[in-house]
Formats: sequence, structure tokens, C-alpha cells
Amino acid sequence: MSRSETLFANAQKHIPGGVNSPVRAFKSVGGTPLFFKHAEGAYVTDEDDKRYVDYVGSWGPMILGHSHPDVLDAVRKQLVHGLSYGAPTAMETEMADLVCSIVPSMEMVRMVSSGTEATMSAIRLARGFTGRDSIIKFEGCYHGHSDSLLVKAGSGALTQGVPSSAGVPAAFAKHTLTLPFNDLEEVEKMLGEVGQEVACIIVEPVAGNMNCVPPAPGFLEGLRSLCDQHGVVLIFDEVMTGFRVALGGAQAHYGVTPDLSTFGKIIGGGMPVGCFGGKRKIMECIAPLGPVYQAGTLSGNPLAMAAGLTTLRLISRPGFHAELTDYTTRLLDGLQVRADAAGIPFVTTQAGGMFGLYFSGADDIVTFEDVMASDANRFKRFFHLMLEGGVYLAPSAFEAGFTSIAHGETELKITLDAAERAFAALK
Ligand SMILES: Cc1ncc(COP(=O)(O)O)c(C=O)c1O
Ligand SMILES: NCC(=O)CCC(=O)O
Repeated sequence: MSRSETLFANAQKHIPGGVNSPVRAFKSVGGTPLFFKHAEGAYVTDEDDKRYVDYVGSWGPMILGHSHPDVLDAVRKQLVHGLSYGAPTAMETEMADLVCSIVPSMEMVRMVSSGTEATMSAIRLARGFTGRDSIIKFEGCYHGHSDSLLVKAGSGALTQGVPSSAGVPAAFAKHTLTLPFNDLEEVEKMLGEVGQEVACIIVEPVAGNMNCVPPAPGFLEGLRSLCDQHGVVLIFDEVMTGFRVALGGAQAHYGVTPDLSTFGKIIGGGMPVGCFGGKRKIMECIAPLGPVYQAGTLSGNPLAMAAGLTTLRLISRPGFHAELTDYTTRLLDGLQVRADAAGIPFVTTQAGGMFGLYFSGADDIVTFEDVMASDANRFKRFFHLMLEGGVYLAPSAFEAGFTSIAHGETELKITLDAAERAFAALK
């Protein structure tokens, strides 16, 4: 038995499924989850001392690559001053100021400890602000695991085949209206019927939890104008896209301004962080200023602020995102050429430093149905062949891939060589 196999067997005794988050289980691809003990730059090392080029990046945060020395130094420097105070710190203001300067739609910011908390709080705020109960989300989009948002959700929920979770009271779920992603007509129809009851539309501006589906031209713009028309709060869930598809996130990349945004992952540089924010007049409804309650013992945690601030500063250098995007494009072009040469139907999607891989003969991937029509079984075989070749992809056909600035020529070659062998073996 490998060490990962032994560790996984032991883990299952006291941890449900042996994992602390379902996406880590290899349930849909089969086999044993790898247990990691080290990560540096573009690589993760497992307990059996095998090194992999990593395209998961802790599910998004590690845009600088793992263990960036400046980020580790910042955390070390803070460490000697204490782990948490439960009182304000100067760094929290620095973080709020920096986020507002990078993302102009953010006029006020509240820090939390996860993406789930960010989206959960943002929809409560939208409900408190509008006095309306219903929310609109899109099928296959994942916004964390709060009750209202686990209806027709993506990510692990979709991977495990239970997109609507047990344990969510029907009385909650009935307020979540779910529509097809990239279908503006359906949104228009729904708002025409019940617009007065809808507090917010929450959307992943690039859907990254059903593989990777960029917005169709006009979709985000259309949501913006429909929200204006019906007095609905537009929330961009940028937990995944924020600071990744462009420094200013998807809202900068696509030029559409939401009322509220949620961030996570990169903003914590690998520590547990999220935030939500946006228009001042909405954010002023939050306690202690207003009547919408929201709180957190560890919110704005000093170690997390140190890691997050350092990460945001490093990725703010001119050219960073162009470089990240360029690597990603070269990776996808290289994969396409090799799949074509092997005669494997294959298509990719990209938004800056995030990407999708599909075993599909479709020209493009635009809808949830396009995603579901791709060959998940073929992905499963590809996933394991890539592992053998030293490349770690997300263990699901329904997750976006992530590159980091530490990925360079060497990693590109390892990945494309592994893919060439994998495509040949798939024939
Ligand atoms: C778009 C999006 N929103 C929200 C979340 C929830 O974040 P977290 O896992 O930090 O709770 C995630 C990922 O998990 C996500 O991808
Ligand atoms: N796309 C999947 C995630 O971003 C979340 C990771 C997790 O739930 O562990």
C-alpha cells in the first residue's frame, strides 16, 4: 500500500469519507485521494514523495504558487505578535483600502473567514436592504454551502450527483429561484413575473464550479440592466474569479459593475479569508451601522490579513495577469494540438488564469447542458493518466483549473508531454 492509501484508510475512521471537504475525495474519478505534505512554487509533493505540477492551487488561492517567500515572511512577522485579538487592527483598514482601490465598485468591505460566509452574508444583506425574500441563482453555480445557496449547486454537489442538498428546509429552498446560466431571456421572464419579490441575483461571472464556463456576450450586461429595471441587487460572486481573471476580477475583465461582490481564496493568500462589499448605501445596512446582523470571532484575522495583503500587493505589479493569462493560453493551445493529433474530441475554455477542459465534440461550451454532454468517463481516465505523468488536476470533470505565476517553461513541458501520452492512451 502507498502511504496515501494507508493514511486514507486511517482517515476514514473518524473523518466522514476521510476528507474535510467533499471535493478532495476522488469519488467521481475513483482511486485514493493523494495526501500532500509539502507544496512549493508550481508543485505539490505527496506523502509518497512524488511531486506533481499542480493545477488545483488549493482550489484557487495559490496564484503566486505555493509557499511564496514574501507571503511566508509576512505571516512569520505577524506570528510573534499574536494569532488573534478579536479587536480592530491597522491591517484590516489597509486591506479594506487596498481592495477598494483595486476594485472600484467596492466602496465598503467587511472581512469574513470563508467564501461561504461572504455569499451567505451578501444575500442576507440584499434581503435586508430590499425587504424582499427571493433570490435568483444559476444552475451549476456554487456559492458555498449555506442553505439558500445549495439548490442546484455546482462543485462537489454536482460531482457527487446531489446538487440540491438534503437538510435544506423546503421553506428556505422555495425562496431560491434557479435559472439556466447564460440564458438572459429566462431571467427577463422570471423578473417580469416575480421581480417585486426578488432581493438579488447572485452569479459567478465566470462559472467555475461546473468546469469553466465564461459568460456569453451580453449576459452580464443584461443582468445589470434587468437588475436596474426591477430594483434587484446584482451580486457577483468573485470568490474564484476575483484577482484572477484580471487584477480587478471579472467585473474589470468584462466591464460590468455589480452592486455587491464577494471574494475569497486569493484575498487570503492561502489562509481562511473571504470578504463582501460594494455600494456604500447597501453596506451601511450592516451591523453595527444598520439592522442586518453579521459577525465573526476570527474575521479580519491578523495572520490572514498578512498573507492576503502581501499576495494582493505582489499580484498588483504591472504585467502579472498578462503573464498568467499567457501561460494559461499556451497550456490550452498545447493540449488542443495534442488532442487533435490523437483524434480525441476535446475543447477548452479560458478566463485569464482559470480554464476548463472538456472531452466534447462541441464547438464551444456555453450552457450547463453543454457541460453535462461532455464525456466525464473519458476525463476520469485522463485524470489518472495525468497523475501518472506527474500532473495534478482537480479530481472532477466539473471543476475549473487554475494556473499560478510559478508555472513556467519546465512545467508547461511536463504537462504537455504527460498529456501527449495520455491522449494517445485514450484512443
Ligand atoms: C464561486 C465560489 N463561491 C463561494 C465559494 C465558497 O468558498 P469557501 O469554500 O471558502 O467557503 C466557492 C468555493 O468554495 C466558490 O468557488
Ligand atoms: N470548486 C470547488 C471549490 O472552489 C471549493 C473547494 C471545496 O469546497 O473544498
